[in-house]
Amino acid sequence: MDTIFALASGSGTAGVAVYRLSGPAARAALEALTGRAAPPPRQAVLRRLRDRDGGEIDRGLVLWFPAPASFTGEDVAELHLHGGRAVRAALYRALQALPGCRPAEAGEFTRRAFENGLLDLTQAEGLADLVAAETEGQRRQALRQMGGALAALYEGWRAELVDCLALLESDIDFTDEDLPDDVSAPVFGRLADLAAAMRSHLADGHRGERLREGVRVAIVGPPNVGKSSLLNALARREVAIVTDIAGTTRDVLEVVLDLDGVPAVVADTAGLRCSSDAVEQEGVRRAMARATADDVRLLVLDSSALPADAAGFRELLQPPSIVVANKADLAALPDGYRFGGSVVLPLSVRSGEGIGALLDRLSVMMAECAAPTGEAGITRERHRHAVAAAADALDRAAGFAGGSGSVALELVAEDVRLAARSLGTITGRVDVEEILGAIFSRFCIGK
Ligand SMILES: Nc1nc2c(ncn2[C@@H]2O[C@H](COP(=O)(O)OP(=O)(O)OP(=O)(O)O)[C@@H](O)[C@H]2O)c(=O)[nH]1
Ligand SMILES: [K+]
Ligand SMILES: [Mg+2]
Repeated sequence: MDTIFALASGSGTAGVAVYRLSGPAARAALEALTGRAAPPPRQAVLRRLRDRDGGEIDRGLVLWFPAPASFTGEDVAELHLHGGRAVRAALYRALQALPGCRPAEAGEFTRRAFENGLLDLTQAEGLADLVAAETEGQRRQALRQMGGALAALYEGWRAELVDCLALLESDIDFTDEDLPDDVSAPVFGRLADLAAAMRSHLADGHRGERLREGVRVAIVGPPNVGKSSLLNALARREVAIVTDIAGTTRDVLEVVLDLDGVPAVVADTAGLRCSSDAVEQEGVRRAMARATADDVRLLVLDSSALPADAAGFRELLQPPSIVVANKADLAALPDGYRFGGSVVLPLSVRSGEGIGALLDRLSVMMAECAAPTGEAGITRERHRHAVAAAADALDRAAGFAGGSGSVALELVAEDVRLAARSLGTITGRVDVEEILGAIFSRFCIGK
C-alpha cells in the first residue's frame, strides 16, 4: 500500500496550508522530514522540516494520528506549513524522494476511509457535498448526509429485508412438509410496508437533488420585454447584453443566485418570435427547450405592450411559473389583471419597483421545490435509481406471493435478495467496485 500525500487545504497563497500524509510510511516520512521522533498522538508541535540534503523547507506545526484513530483509518501525519506554491513544491520534492510516498489522486483519502469502514458511500458523498456547498440549505443537507442519516435509513431497510429473507428461506426448506403459510404470511406484510416506504421516499419531488444541483429557473417571454435587464438586476452585475433591439439575446446565459439558502440557476433566453434569422431561430429553439425542461418558468411581459391573450403561451405558463409585467414605469397594469389564469406581478427593472416582491415569490417557490425537509432525502440520481430498483423488485415479489409452493417462495426470495442488494449498492455494503471509481474521482485532490 502506497503512502499518499496531498495539500488538504485550498491551493494558492495563504497564511497556512495543511498537508496530509496517509499510509504505512507516514510515520517514517514525518520523522525523516523533522529529523525527530513523531510527536505524541494528536498533539500539535512546532518542527523545522528539512529535505534529504538537510536544506530547510519551512517551519510549522505537525500532528501525528496513528492508525486506526485517523480520518483514513491508516497512519496519518498532518503538516501545517506556510501557504504558497514554492513551499508546496519544496515539500512535494522532499516527500516524493521518500520510499513508498506518492501524491494522492482525487478522492483517495476518502476512498481509504471508506475501504477501512469509517464511512459509507452516502457519507463520503455528503463530505464531498459539504466541501462543495455554496448555500445554507446545501450545507445543512450535506451535513445531515455526512452524519449518516441516509446510511441509517437504507441500512435499516436492508436489515429488514435480510431478516425477511431469512424467514422465507427457512420456509422454503419446510414447504414440502406443509408447514409454511404461517411463517410467510407476516413476511409478505412486512415486504409490502417496505415497498410503500420506498415509494414515498421516492415521491419527494426531487427536493434533495434540486437543492444539491440548484433549482433551474428559465426567464422567458417575447422579445424586448426586459428579460436580460431582469437577469442583470437579479445578478447585480451586467451579465447579459441589453439593447433596445428586439432579438438581442441568442445564447442561454446562466447566473446562480442564493435564494434563502437554496441555489437557483437562473437562465436568460432569447425572446420568442418567428424569425428568418438562422441564429435567432436557434436561440428561440434553445429558449423553448429551457422553458420546457427547467423547474420554474419566469414569464416576462411588457406592461406597455401586453399580449392580447394567453393563447400561444401555454408552455410558458406550465406550473410552477411566475408571470411579471415589466416596464411598470411606462404603463400601469389594469386592475386585477391576470394572464392565462396567473396573478401578474408588476415590475420595473428601471425603477426597481417589484424586484423585492419577485424575489419573495421566487424564494417561496424555491422552498416548495427544494428546501430541506428535515428528513433524510435522496440527493443523487444514483440513490433514486437503486431505491426504485429495490421497490420494483419488492412489487414483483408481491406478485409471486400469491402463488403457492416452494417455487413461488423461491421467486419471492430471489426478488427480496435483489432488493437488498440494490440498497446495498447505495451505501457500499455490497460489492460495488465498478461504481467506486466514478464516485471518488469527482472529489478534489486532498480529500
Ligand atoms: N422603461 C423601461 N425600459 C426597460 C425596462 N427594462 C428594460 N427596459 C428596456 O427595454 C429594452 C430591452 O431590454 P432587454 O433587457 O434587452 O430585453 P430582452 O427581453 O432581453 O430582449 P431580447 O433579448 O431582445 O429578447 C432595453 O432598451 C431596456 O433598457 C423597464 O423596467 N422600464
Ligand atoms: K433587446
Ligand atoms: Mg435579452
